[in-house]
Amino acid sequence: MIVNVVTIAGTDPSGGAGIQADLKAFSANGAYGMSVITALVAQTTTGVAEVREVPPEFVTAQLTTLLDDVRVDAVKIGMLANAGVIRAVVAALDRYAPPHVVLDPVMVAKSGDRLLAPEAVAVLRDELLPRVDLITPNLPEAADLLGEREIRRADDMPAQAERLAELGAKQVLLKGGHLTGESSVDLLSGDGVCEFLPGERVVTNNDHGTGCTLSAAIAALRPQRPDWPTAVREAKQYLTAALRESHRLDVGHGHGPVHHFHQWW
Ligand SMILES: Nc1ncnc2c1ncn2[C@@H]1O[C@H](COP(=O)(O)OP(=O)(O)OP(=O)(O)O)[C@@H](O)[C@H]1O
Ligand SMILES: Cc1ncc(CO)c(N)n1
Repeated sequence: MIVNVVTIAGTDPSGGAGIQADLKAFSANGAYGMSVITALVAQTTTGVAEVREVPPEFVTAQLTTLLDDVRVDAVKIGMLANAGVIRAVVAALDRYAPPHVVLDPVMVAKSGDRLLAPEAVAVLRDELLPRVDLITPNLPEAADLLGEREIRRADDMPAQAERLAELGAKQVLLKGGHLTGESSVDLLSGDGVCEFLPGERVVTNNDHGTGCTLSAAIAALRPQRPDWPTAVREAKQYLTAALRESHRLDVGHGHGPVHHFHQWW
């Protein structure tokens, strides 16, 4: 049976990040994809022009309508925009208790534009984070959640993942995409095990939506794999391949998207 996976996130008309990227990553990783939209974002490869946040009551309406009808095998949460939307998602998680919830704590776009109100960071940390199974912060997001300065060395990642786990996340995938160097290393920590996931650093300007793609691929794979480490390792391989294939795309003038491919022929 094909697994059903839902993304709760904002949009990207250029198809590189947010809902659009998530749905492509779900399909490419063997899942049936569904979506609940939290914000309409006028953005492209060059940045964000405008954001229209969906009223929290309508996020609730989308969630309850969907979850009353459809069995959901995993959830990926991305851009949440504000505290009201976060609380709508928290209420739905409490009511429906879906399995395998992945939170990408999206705060700022690659272009520097804010996608989460600064005052909502504490709500995300205190009310949502303890209710999810895996969080996937990049290094600036990890620092923001902990109220710390951003770390700059891979050696400091295990201790920081430990501090994030103390906030209530069962599994932490700390993404090292913002470190410089030959490899793009991430760290997975949970169930008392801490593992560096090495990754070849692909030289490309097409790195818009890498975080969305990774967390969506994890959510798609988790119900199809025996445990988190297996799903996360495979999702990271998928992302590296999608980055490697991105040179085949010609989309926009800024940070282009990765290529989600699933060749069936
Ligand atoms: N050039 C690259 N080559 C290989 N892997 C990369 C590269 N850039 C980022 N990654 C990987 O992509 C994933 C996302 O990392 P990053 O820290 O950039 O997340 P992010 O800032 O949340 O992404 P975004 O905001 O674009 O969605 C991580 O697994 C990271 O290691
Ligand atoms: C909707 C959305 N979510 C996440 C990101 C982060 O890349 C983005 N640019 N847009």
